[in-house]
Amino acid sequence: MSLLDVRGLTVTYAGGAQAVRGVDLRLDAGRKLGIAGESGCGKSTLALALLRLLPAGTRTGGEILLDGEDVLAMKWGRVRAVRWAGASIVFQGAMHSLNPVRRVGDQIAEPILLHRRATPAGARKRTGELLEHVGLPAARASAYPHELSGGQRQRVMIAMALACDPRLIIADEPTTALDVMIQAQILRLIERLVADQDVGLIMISHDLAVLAGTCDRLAVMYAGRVVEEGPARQVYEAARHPYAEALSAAFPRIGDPASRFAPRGLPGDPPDPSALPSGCAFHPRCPVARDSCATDDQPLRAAGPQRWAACVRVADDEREARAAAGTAAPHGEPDSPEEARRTTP
Ligand SMILES: Nc1ncnc2c1ncn2[C@@H]1O[C@H](COP(=O)(O)OP(=O)(O)OP(=O)(O)O)[C@@H](O)[C@H]1O
Repeated sequence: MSLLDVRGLTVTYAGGAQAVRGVDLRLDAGRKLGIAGESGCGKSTLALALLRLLPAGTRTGGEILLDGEDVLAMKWGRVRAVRWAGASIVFQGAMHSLNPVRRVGDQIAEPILLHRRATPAGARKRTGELLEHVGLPAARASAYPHELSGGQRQRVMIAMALACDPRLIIADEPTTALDVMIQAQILRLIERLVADQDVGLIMISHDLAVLAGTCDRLAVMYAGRVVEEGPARQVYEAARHPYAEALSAAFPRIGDPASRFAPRGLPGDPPDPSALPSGCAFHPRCPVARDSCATDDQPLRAAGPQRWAACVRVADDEREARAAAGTAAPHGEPDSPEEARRTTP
């Protein structure tokens, strides 16, 4: 059983914005899944849905199985028990997430006490250990957030996320507000913690290069859907969906100095989720769109080993491969993530 198994997740905000539209994702313990996409593609909405943190009036559908238990079907008492202990979130911009008038040690101890994991004295001891674990002296527990640098505050947020030994950590743009050197340190810290503690990591970012350097797998979202998913390096270096390709070209390529000077932008913006275009939601911006893309949406299809993409070009390749090799799915791969789920124990 996977640590996290998201099946057909939909999220519609009270005003009608369809922020997440049928997302399937899987994650095993000790693995790192990156979720990429421009601002407004639904990444944060997906993260909030995983812990039922969406505003009242938001409608959700599908299943979010955390260790086999559907988060969307849980009673509130169970949801509260799962937050911090089953899964926790590290948000972007620690200054806004930490309480400015409370010492950081007290804030780290809070979930430990809330979940009755230790006595107040035990929670203080654990807080010191957690701070050291994330590379800060235990004595910093008595500091207020404004007395710490941005990188130190983000370390505090990570310590807090680890406080109740969660099985899953969701990091939403954890390094966006930090300078490049500190960003690299925090990313290495997160990687080490995931490896040491065998937790699953979902890291959300608009920066495909950061995700490719940190995660095992990468899912690219556009207009509330996953349009490509696969091994992180492959998606970053040889994307099959035109949107994933454009997103990848918008960032300097790791180890390729030439591309540092020639990142390419993608004109336009993601669509308003209350008024989505017909057919493939990317077609108005797609450089290779055809007439049929304005009317026909494409499901995720096998685009290589453990790889899926939702584009008519992949459908063409699939048709050709089927014609050449009989009726079996190309690459010997399951046709879709749902099929993979059915065939993988
Ligand atoms: N509370 C809300 N009510 C209505 N619409 C919302 C709400 N929160 C987000 N949205 C809309 O849902 C869509 C997805 O937003 P979301 O924040 O999930 O995207 P994102 O990819 O995480 O972007 P960012 O990186 O800017 O956070 C956007 O169009 C946004 O305007």
